Amino acid sequence: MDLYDELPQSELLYDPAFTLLLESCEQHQLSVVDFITLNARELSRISQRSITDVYKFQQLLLRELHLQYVNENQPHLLERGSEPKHFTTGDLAIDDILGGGIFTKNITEIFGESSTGKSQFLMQLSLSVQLPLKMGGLGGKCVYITTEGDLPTQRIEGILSSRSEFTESGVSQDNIFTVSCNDLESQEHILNVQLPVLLERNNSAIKLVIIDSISHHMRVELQGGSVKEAQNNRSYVDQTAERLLDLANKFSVAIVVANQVGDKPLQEVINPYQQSILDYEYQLGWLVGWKDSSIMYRQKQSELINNDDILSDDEDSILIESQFQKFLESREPAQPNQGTTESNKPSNTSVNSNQNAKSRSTLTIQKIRKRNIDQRIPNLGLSWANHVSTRILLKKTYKASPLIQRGEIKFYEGSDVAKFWKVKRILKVVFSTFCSSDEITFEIIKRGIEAIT
Ligand SMILES: Nc1ncnc2c1ncn2[C@@H]1O[C@H](COP(=O)(O)OP(=O)(O)OP(=O)(O)O)[C@@H](O)[C@H]1O
Repeated sequence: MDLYDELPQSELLYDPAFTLLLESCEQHQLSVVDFITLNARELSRISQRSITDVYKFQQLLLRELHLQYVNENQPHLLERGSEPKHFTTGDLAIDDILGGGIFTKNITEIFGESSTGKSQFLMQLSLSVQLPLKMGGLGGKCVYITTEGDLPTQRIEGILSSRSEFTESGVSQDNIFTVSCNDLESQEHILNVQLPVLLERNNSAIKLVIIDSISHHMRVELQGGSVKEAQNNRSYVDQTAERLLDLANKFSVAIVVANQVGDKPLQEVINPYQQSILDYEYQLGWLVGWKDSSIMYRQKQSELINNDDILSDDEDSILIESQFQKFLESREPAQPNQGTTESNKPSNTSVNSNQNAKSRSTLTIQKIRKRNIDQRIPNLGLSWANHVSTRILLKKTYKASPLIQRGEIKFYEGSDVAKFWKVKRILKVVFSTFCSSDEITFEIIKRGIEAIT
């Protein structure tokens, strides 16, 4: 029977009194529409179940349909005192740039490439929400839905045990409900059926719902296809977001999701003057947190004489390049065009050093010449983004290592160019209802995510 498709939250699905009737309906291909259009006698004849059972089921079903499609669609006044509340991320500087922290009754999205710290951030939130009100938490429990394997409880334990403010306030993994879904169908069932029931049963104790990640199954199962399919997919994403927002409002919970990224390859702009600033393509860069230089490059590339200059916002590349050139010059033989003779041949150490230097030169120059153009965008597109109130980008870039900054390249003996670079992690608020766009650098340590101020 198609009861689950039509009314996924129906209590009749799980009522043992109707298990046999539902099985008969399935067997005799009776649908919800049949229960609306046929009378109980006819239904009883087709399903071969007692008329009393059929009549009872039919009345309950009609009442549920009425509630869903008639009553719930009536306009209603907002309840008083229903403003969103916020809780700490566990780091005051990050709270500050988020306008106070993470907000209930809203969807917050954290997106970024692999290994940028999305899961680490989410795990930290699953603990910080439990802190008491006076410490910036909501004293609430958390539901953690994973789509890529089980919850990494050891990593959560690592954060928990290294923060005394957590352990001394009774923050515990016991307050985290966790469930993992392996495909889109189980994700749907969890979001549409299990989650609302869990929120209802826990009577306001749950304050945070995490989904890591919302796009993992969707991007695989909702890919491409015809225009019609693409339209259906957009509408599916829209409905999913709408339902999550309803839950966030109804149960006063914060919904925080991770979203993965896909590619938006660079397309040549033939005539930048024909672009309207209202075009989605034109505005995309701001919606997805690209650097200003990338946005300008993408929009105006045909106009620029030396295209790459605009992307040279990477001063550290220039610093490394100049230091490396000086280093190479200091090592070059006096007459590089002449063949090396036995008499002027440098010592073995120097030869190796020169060879290393040359191999380093090639590697480094490749790296430095690479001007970065942002081309990653979060999955799920505009219909999803319209429901998100705070979008946070986590990204990993590189800056000159202390070796370069201290001008000590001459002491470096190896040939690994990675030693010239140091990871720099950035948390960027791309847009938010609660604060203006801003960014901050952070590090991932055992305690979790901490801003570098
Ligand atoms: N205890 C720790 N100390 C330092 N760094 C850590 C620690 N635990 C994890 N990391 C770092 O965190 C990063 C992984 O973060 P995380 O798993 O949150 O990424 P992600 O954005 O969720 O990636 P994916 O999309 O692949 O799941 C790795 O670079 C790892 O080195």
